[in-house]
This record gives sequence, structure tokens and C-alpha cells, in this order.
Amino acid sequence: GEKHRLSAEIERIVQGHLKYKYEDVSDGWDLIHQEGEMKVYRREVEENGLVLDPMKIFHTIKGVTGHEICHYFWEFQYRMEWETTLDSTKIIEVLDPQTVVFYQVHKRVWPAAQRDSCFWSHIRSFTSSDEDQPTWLVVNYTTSHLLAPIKSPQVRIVANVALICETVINEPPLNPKDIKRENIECKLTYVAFVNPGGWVPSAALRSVAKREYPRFLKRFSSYVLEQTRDKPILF
Ligand SMILES: CCCc1ccc(-c2ccc(S(=O)(=O)CCO)cc2)cc1[C@H]1C[C@H]1c1ccccn1
Repeated sequence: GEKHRLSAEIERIVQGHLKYKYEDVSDGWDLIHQEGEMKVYRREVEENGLVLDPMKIFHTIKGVTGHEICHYFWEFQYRMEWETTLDSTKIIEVLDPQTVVFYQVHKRVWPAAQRDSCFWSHIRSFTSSDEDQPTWLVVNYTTSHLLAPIKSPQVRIVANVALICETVINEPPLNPKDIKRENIECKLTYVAFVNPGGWVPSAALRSVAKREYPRFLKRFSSYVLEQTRDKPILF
């Protein structure tokens, strides 16, 4: 598509996520939560007393495709229907049909100051040679923007988040037209590097993250299942 001021950065960040997606979580990652198909890993990282813990979540959702998951994650108009941790969200710029800039105000995490975030959000798909279904991904990456001035007392978070989805078709029928939702599942990898942008008590932030990430992914998955239940499959 047409290039714009963020094209080079987007390429760099997207390729970075694809490179690390296959990094195994055996060294340095702790499994902190397991629920059904969902496995939540965290690396404990602190920088000058600030908790930066990278999160990595693997989940398998039966009955939806990776395209559907990324569609509902990226499209702005659904956001407030599944995001329970936001006070507001709005698009402040559209850079191309796959790239927008969002500004969001997050619900206050007591006793910390209220957070806000501004990031470019990019959706794309690609097919590797060996797989038949395309991989879909969404990356949300902090960016500065004239229409999202930093204003006290809100604290701007710095986030680098990726949702990478593969679609598996189990027992594919001879004719692809006959594929049913019970034959499909989405295998997703969600990574989040969130710098809270200002001091938050380590224990408080760790317990909020441990509770909120699984909760948000569970809620988001059920939202997509409910939205797609009686719709034609979006491959
Ligand atoms: C003090 C920092 C608090 C805090 C701010 C923000 C976020 C956060 C940012 C972005 C995304 S997303 O996946 O890109 C969906 C778009 O909104 C998810 C979460 C996480 C936390 C940490 C607390 C954790 C958390 C995790 C999930 C939901 C809410 N909070």
C-alpha cells in the first residue's frame, strides 16, 4: 500500500514480533496462569524500580479464524464493547486502510495516577510458503501525536503489543466451501511490553497485570465467538 511517515517503523516493529514469536518461553519466562487453552507467561523485569514485566499469552479459540480475531481486535468501533479497562478510546488519524493512530484513557488503577496511551495500530496478513491459511496480526505501538498532547495528571504509558493469529482447519472437508466452525480454531500469541510511564507500586502492578491480562483475553475471545457465531466464516 501507499507509504507514510510511519511505514519504516511499522515494518521494523512487525518483523521484530515475528522474529520473537517463535522464541520458546522455557528460559526466563514464568507460567503465572493457566486456564483451559490459555497459558499466561511473564518475565520479571524492573528498571529503576519500575515494573516492565513482558507478558506472553498463548491461547487457542475454537470456532473462529485468526482473521476474525484480528478484525475485532483492530477495528475501532467494537473496542468499547470488549475493553473493560478503558474510560475512552478514539481514532486521531488514519494513515492507510491498515493503519490508524488511537488515543485511549485507561481506567485508573488505584493507587496509581490515571494512564493514557497513544499508539499506531496496524493490521496485516501474510501467508508463509508451508501453511495454507494466512497468519493475521495486529500491532499496537506507542507513538507521539500532536492531537494527543501529554497533559498532567495523566501519565502516558509506553506500550508495544502484538496479537499474532494462525488458523487451523481440523479434518478439512474435501470441498473448502463445506468448512464449518467446528472444524476451525485460532491459535494466538499475544505479547505485551507495557511501561507504565511513571511510578506504580511493583506488587500492585504485578497483581493487576496478573488479573487483567487473562481477564481481557477471555472476555475478548468470548466477544468474538458471540459476534461470529451465526456469521459466514471470515478466512
Ligand atoms: C499502570 C499501567 C496499567 C496498564 C495500562 C495499559 C495496559 C494495556 C495497553 C494496551 C493493551 S492492548 O492489548 O493493546 C488493547 C488496546 O487497549 C492492553 C493493556 C496494561 C496495563 C497493565 C495493568 C495491566 C492491564 C492489563 C490488561 C488490561 C488492563 N491493565
